[in-house]
Amino acid sequence: MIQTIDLGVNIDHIATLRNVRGVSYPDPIRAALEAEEAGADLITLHLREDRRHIKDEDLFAIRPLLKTRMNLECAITTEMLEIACRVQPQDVCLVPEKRTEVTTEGGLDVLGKFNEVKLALKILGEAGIKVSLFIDPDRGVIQACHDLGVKIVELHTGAYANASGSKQVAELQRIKIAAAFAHEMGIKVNAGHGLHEGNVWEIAQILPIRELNIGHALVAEAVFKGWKIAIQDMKALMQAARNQPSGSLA
Ligand SMILES: CC(=O)[C@@H](O)[C@H](O)COP(=O)(O)O
Ligand SMILES: NCC(=O)COP(=O)(O)O
Repeated sequence: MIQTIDLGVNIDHIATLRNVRGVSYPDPIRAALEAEEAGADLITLHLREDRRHIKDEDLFAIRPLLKTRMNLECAITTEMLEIACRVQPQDVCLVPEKRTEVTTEGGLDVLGKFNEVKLALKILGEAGIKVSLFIDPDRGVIQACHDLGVKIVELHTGAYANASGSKQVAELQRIKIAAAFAHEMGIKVNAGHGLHEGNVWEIAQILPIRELNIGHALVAEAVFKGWKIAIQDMKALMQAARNQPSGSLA
């Protein structure tokens, strides 16, 4: 049986483009709805504490219009948990945040923030929201997720995406091993960050990975071939890779 893989379209950088001019376009609502028309399986968006791209009003406007599901990425703060409970996305992905970073640099420090994560899981779980943790592909972190009863993780693919040659092969191997271990532990495995048409194939081939969240590269491709085509091409590429799984950890 052919296994499918979901594409979560991240619309953060549509909002980055809008905000850089302080105007109302490109409109993240239009981006989300057209992404769904193009085949997105979910819409991902990150409400950063500094509101550098997505803003609170975007969340509230987009949430009731989606036909698929909303995956809200946010830091573990009282403010963000409160907003998430009001917006009621289907999914929340808890991510680490540093005010000075250009983009999300690493995964959540699940061991160091064990009690904070535990409380966030409780608050969001009681609000009926599915929670994933954005983590590095690391066995110890996955074990801590399992100990916390986490049902979904998103493996940070940034180190793989930024590497080349033998370093990239090693990063890919880390992701394969982590995905297999999480799957063995009964955890659903998603992945994302820095993925584009040139590096997504090997990640989409990893069978335990069920969903990829991709944003920046789709916005970049859209400049040249249009938003819907960029999404359709990415989906087709991911599914073609999925139809030829890598099969082993070697
Ligand atoms: C957590 C994550 O990987 C995404 O939210 C992505 O990082 C979005 O863009 P920025 O990190 O550039 O805000
Ligand atoms: N969680 C990763 C994500 O949503 C998209 O990251 P990127 O493709 O914008 O790097």
